[in-house]
Amino acid sequence: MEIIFKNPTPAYSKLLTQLVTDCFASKLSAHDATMWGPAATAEAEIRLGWLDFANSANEILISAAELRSSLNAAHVNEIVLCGMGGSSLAPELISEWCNVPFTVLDATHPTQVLEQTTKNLSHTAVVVSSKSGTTAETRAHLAAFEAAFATQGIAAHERIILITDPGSQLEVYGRSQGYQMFLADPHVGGRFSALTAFGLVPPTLAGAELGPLVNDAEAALRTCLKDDAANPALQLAAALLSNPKAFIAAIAPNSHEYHFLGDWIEQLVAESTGKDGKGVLPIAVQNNSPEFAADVLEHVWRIHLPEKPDHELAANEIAVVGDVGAQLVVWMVATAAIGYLLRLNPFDQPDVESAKVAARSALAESSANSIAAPLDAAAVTALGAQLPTLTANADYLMVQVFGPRTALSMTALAALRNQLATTLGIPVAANFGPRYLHSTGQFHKGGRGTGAFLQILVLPAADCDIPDGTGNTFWQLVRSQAAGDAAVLRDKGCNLLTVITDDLASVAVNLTHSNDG
Ligand SMILES: O=P(O)(O)OC[C@H]1O[C@](O)(CO)[C@@H](O)[C@@H]1O
Repeated sequence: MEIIFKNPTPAYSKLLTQLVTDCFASKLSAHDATMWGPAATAEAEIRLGWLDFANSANEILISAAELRSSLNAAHVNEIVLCGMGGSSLAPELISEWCNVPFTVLDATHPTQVLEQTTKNLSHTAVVVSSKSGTTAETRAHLAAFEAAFATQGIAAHERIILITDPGSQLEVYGRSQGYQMFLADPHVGGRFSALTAFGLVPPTLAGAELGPLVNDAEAALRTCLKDDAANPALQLAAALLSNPKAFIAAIAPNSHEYHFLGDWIEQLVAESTGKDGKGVLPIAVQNNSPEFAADVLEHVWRIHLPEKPDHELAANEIAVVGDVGAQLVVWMVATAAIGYLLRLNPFDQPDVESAKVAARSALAESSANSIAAPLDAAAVTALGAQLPTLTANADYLMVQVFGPRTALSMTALAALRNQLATTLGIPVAANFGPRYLHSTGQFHKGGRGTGAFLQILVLPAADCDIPDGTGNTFWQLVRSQAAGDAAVLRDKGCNLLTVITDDLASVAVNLTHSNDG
């Protein structure tokens, strides 16, 4: 594990020295919950269990491998994971890295829900992951899969596997239904749960052998818990904060295997540090993105994630070099160190709740709302023409697509993101809703407050009920989540435009048409 950082500045050396002389790493190792200040101590006391992942990882891997054998013996070998934020981002990354087939459902768009629940489920097991056991999206997915299994004549208790914290509502419900269950360590928060049951069980069920990853993570942790200027986690935290103007980290994978590492880092760092008007916002991009090609933007770091050092770095570049197990550890320790240096609580997410409350009230009213028609090409182009004004005083633009997250739409969104970053000359974050609400959403509402927002709602061809007795549909849920987040962002004084479409690819073209010059 190595951090490569060109021309360390005096500010960097000062921060690194502070972390070493304050014994941040050994205090973290000793689970000292007082380090983030009195307001954070109670939360930190129940959030440092991730440092002890090595005590339980082997047992988790053995139980998951046993379940995998019994599923495979019953010809069940397709794994779908339902979970939001920390409950799906790490297993998605780990499965991709291990190259095992794996599907994540962290969208509530009816098109995507219908695609997953109406396909032949004869060989499918569904893992439903939620620490709290109350996350609305995940509970809606569980209800949808229960109904789908019933429709296809498959016994749900043979196919539904829960991962949750002991004592959660989901545990109680799961017991009543006879579902198979993994109980996780309740002293670990969602975004720090990569090396607990949440990160390890789903990829193992899908066929991954994670012993080597856990060993690499253990070795990295030993290095990251030393009060030493050579500690890569301390170096990473000091580097990221060494330029007080640079709060955006454009993160690019150097290999296909690390495709989802940037997405995982987005949640970890943005949700942990984006509060009290402070924070670091990671933006997962490709390394051919304008943020990496453009002239130096003084508020943007360019972060590379190679497994081995692979090129000479420029002034505002940082390479975080290591295998995936080490990457998970170094980013978690660095995030805790950033919280320490910024004097904030890295273990809470106060502003995620405000959007949830607004979404709930929008949902209560949604049955009365009519569904808006898609905008035509000219109207989309006219909205696109407003983007330079919308972003004139913003440090970044965030594009939030409330549509299905498919290979095609991910490509369309990446192209739109690149085009907007080029034409507007600012960094552009992009993600799907409600996925981003559980990732960078905290930063946008609680962080620096200097973003501008573009919401794109993709109308579904068909809606579907959430079969949980509420009478709501998935499209109502999606629209309410978009409306709730828009209301909170506007309340915070942020500029926001909403586009309604039935075709993301064409909207992407028409939006940037007027900005081409
Ligand atoms: O695992 P849960 O409780 O469903 O939560 C999912 C995600 O929602 C959040 O609580 C808030 O976004 C995240 O911290 C978490 O990873």
